[in-house]
Amino acid sequence: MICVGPGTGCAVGLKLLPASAFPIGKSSRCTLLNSLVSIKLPSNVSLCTMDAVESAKNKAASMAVDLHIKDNFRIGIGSGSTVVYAVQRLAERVKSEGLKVVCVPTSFQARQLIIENNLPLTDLEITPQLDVCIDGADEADSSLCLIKGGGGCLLQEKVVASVSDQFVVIADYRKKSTHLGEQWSKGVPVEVVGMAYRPVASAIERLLGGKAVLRQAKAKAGPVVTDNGNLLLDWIFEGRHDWKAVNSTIKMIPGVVETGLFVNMARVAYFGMEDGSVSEVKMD
Ligand SMILES: O=C[C@H](O)[C@H](O)[C@H](O)COP(=O)(O)O
Repeated sequence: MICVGPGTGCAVGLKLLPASAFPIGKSSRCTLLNSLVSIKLPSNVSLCTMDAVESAKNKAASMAVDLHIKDNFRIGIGSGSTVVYAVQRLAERVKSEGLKVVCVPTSFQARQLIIENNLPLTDLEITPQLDVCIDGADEADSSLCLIKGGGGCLLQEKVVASVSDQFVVIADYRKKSTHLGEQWSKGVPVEVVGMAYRPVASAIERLLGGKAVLRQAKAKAGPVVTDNGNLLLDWIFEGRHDWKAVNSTIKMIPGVVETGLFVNMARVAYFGMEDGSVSEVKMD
């Protein structure tokens, strides 16, 4: 997959089309692709492949696991596509170094990842306090205030992060912002009980402006249902906000279970960058 974009790499100039859109042979398609990618781009436009994004995720995740996981650690395992690389690296270290660890999942997906990688699975009933939690983010601002829940997993993620001595964020360069909303345009996820979604949406819009939209499923008719049996609103906001205050305001609305705003929780983040480096951001 190829995308062309201004700096951070969202598709703006090329529309992605299936191979069937080009009724020519595979080698001719490759020639066409090569001629497309050899077009000289203006200096403010970069060409990236999804491989670059995946490599950035992998580097950030591996560095976090190498720097923050020690023998006998109790580990919270976050959710999403970046965490996959962290779990793979953790499994490698467990095998090669004989580390003894236990893992608490933050979602159905995380639980499966732990099991598939033969890591010891536990839960907060057995292990209520953790040494570290490693998780992805949809966007992080310069003070490591996060938007999470783009994949619908915010509630268990916040609980697990809250009982961890260290909360370590891993992400690729597209998630690193100065202010929330710079790169992430899908809003702040809010988990709500089903019967309350309309009054909660109205209250958010009245109190904070913007638009709160019920998240619809892609491969199922109707809304996304979370791992906890709830629904999700995405609050599309405008402008800058005091995120601590916004989080409190939304949480006070009856029917809200949790928000995807993680304020003052992460102390360190690793961002895999476009140039292959990893940027470490630490809060004092
Ligand atoms: O609901 C999903 C979680 O909050 C993820 O951690 C977040 O969406 C980041 O996921 P990814 O690593 O796939 O960008």
